[in-house]
Amino acid sequence: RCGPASPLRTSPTRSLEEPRAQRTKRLLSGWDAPELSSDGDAGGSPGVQMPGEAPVPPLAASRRMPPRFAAKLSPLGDGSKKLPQALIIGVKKGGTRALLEFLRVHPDIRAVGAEPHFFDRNYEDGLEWYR
Ligand SMILES: Nc1ncnc2c1ncn2[C@@H]1O[C@H](COP(=O)(O)OS(=O)(=O)O)[C@@H](OP(=O)(O)O)[C@H]1O
Repeated sequence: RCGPASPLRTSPTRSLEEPRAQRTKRLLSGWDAPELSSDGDAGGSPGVQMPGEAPVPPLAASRRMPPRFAAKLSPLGDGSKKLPQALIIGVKKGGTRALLEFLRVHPDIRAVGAEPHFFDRNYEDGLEWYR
């Protein structure tokens, strides 16, 4: 169920030392939500840049985003074309939504809001669709 995951943007040392609320605030600071056009494509927004890191290219320059993901932009750099770092796979009524919600509480985890259905509905469109 996890969508295009973002790279973790915390240094291991800093993550361990920082209080959770402070770390969340730092991760979210400076994020400007991209403006979306009517077809769900993000355009013209500046990329996200954390201190000491290379700038993330604007979304429009990096890809055309499937509409279902367009409103689920992460403050941690969805402009990158990273594939997910984890997938939740399960049968219907297996409790996968509960697992996703538990994981989503963690400030370093970003996940898509809707089930991407890549493997059963969109597989033919390839990894470019997934990203
Ligand atoms: N920890 C735990 N223990 C027991 N049952 C649990 C647990 N977590 C989730 N649930 C129940 O799992 C049902 C939802 O599963 P899914 O999220 O996989 O549903 S779905 O198929 O994606 O719609 C849903 O069941 P129903 O309420 O009968 O629909 C949840 O109540």
